[in-house]
Order: sequence, then C-alpha cells, then structure tokens
Amino acid sequence: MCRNQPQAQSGEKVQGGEERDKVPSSAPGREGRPRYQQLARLRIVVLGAEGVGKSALTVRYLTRRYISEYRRAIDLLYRHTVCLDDVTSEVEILDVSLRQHAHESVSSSHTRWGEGFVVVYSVDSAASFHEAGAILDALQRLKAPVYVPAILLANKRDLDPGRQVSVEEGQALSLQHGCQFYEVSAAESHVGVTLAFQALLRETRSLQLTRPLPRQRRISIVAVSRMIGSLIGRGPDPPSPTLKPTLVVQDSAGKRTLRRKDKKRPSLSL
Ligand SMILES: Nc1nc2c(ncn2[C@@H]2O[C@H](COP(=O)(O)OP(=O)(O)OP(=O)(O)O)[C@@H](O)[C@H]2O)c(=O)[nH]1
Repeated sequence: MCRNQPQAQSGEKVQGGEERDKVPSSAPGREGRPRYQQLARLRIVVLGAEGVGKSALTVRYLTRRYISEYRRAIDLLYRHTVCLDDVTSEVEILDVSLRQHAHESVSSSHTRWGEGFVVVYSVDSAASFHEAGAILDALQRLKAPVYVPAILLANKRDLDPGRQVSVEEGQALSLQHGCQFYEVSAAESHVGVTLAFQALLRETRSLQLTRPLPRQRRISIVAVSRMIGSLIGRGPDPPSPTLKPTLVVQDSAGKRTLRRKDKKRPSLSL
C-alpha cells in the first residue's frame, strides 16, 4: 500500500534523448523493469497569468510547503512519483511562466505535451480571471476535438478583502468549460491544493486508460522526444520561446537542483 501523498523521486537519473528512443518495447526500462511494468506517466501543465501563484501552488502540492518567493520568468519541470488510490504514477508538472496576455502564449507545444491542465487565477485580480477564461478557450481550441482534462484553480483566497472575483463567477466559468473548480490559498493550507491536483491526476489517468495502450505509448514517446528535441535545439523545429523548462531534480542526499535545458545539457528521459 502506498501513501496518498506525492513523493520526491530521489537520485533520479536523467538521460539524453537519443538513447531513450532506442529502447525497444520489450527491453527493460530505465527502472530495470519490462516496459509493460513501468509506471504510468502523467504530464500536467500549470498555466495562468503572471504572479497568480503557479509556482507557489505547484510547490505546495509537491512538498506541502509554502515558499513565498520564486525565480521568475523561467519554466520549471518537476518530476515526482505519486501514489494515489494505491496506483503509482510518474508525474511531470510543467510550471509555465507566461508573461502578459498569457493565453496568447499558450501554444500547441504545451497542449501536445500536456495531458492535464491546471488553469490558475487569483481572486484579487479580475484581469487574471479573464486570462484564465481565455486560456481555457485556447486549450479547447488547440486540443479539439479531443477532450481536455483541466481544473480551474482560484488562488489567494486569503486575500478576501481585496477580492475582485466571486466564487460564483469562478463556478460559472468552470461550468462553461466543463471542468472542476477549486478555490484555494497556497499561502494558507496545502489541503485544498492537494485535493485539486489529485482530482486532476485522477481524471487524467482515467482518460489515459480509455485509450489503447500501445498506440498511446508510441504517440507519447514521439511527442515528448520531439518536444525535447525542440527544447534543446536539436530537432527540426525551432526552439519554442515558452517551452524551455528548468528541470528540478532531487539527488539521493535530498538536495534540489535546477537545470536549464540547453544544448550542452540534454536532460529529460522517458
Ligand atoms: N496572499 C497570497 N499570496 C500568494 C499566494 N500564492 C502565491 N502568492 C504570492 O504571489 C506572488 C507570485 O507567486 P508565484 O508563485 O511566483 O506566481 P507565478 O504565477 O508562478 O508567477 P510567474 O511565474 O512570475 O508568472 C508571490 O509573492 C507569492 O508569495 C496565496 O495563496 N496568497
């Protein structure tokens, strides 16, 4: 039985792209297990206007801790092993740093890579609420006709005196887009944040299971390796300005390091 909490994967080995693509489907995977025994992988993208608390929420979910200041203007990719409902999955969370007019920066690279989406706004910012609506529109447009598992996350509930967006408005927007809605405060508690992420992981996982496995695996390998190729400038596509995540890796001593993905350091494994 596994604990119902996300766990940092320590001592994670990060490999280059070419090696990864060569692994035949019957060969042992990087954990030394046959492919069919490897963990399900869920890829989550966190989107929202600038400063709404995307990093605070992501770190709150992953570590239960609240850290009030983060490096800005970089995308971060977190990889963790999560046990939920006694099912262990490898979860990758891309915390995207979008600038003004965030919805215009949501690209098909994000939607091709991501399987589940957290769309965040801040209750003290009507502008961020409108951005969230535009992001949900953009996701649906880019993913159409495929259904998009997403949650709408209203953050900074603790700032109620300065509230510009009511709970009812948040609910109405989520109903309009057919997604779940949570109002939370990354600053106050990890509970709501954890429930929200877990709901999305469940939905994303359920959707994965409805797809035929071999085909889905092939598609995800191609999609990720293409994305990684463009991230590190090796692929035929030009590098996307919005998809250059820094990988957060936790070593066996528990020390966390940030690695920027650039030409010299190809670093994401399948
Ligand atoms: N009061 C309050 N402040 C919060 C909360 N969550 C985040 N913040 C603050 O909001 C600011 C922005 O938080 P970030 O997590 O960096 O926001 P972000 O969306 O990742 O920012 P960018 O990556 O620059 O777009 C920081 O000063 C946080 O401390 C919250 O729940 N309540």
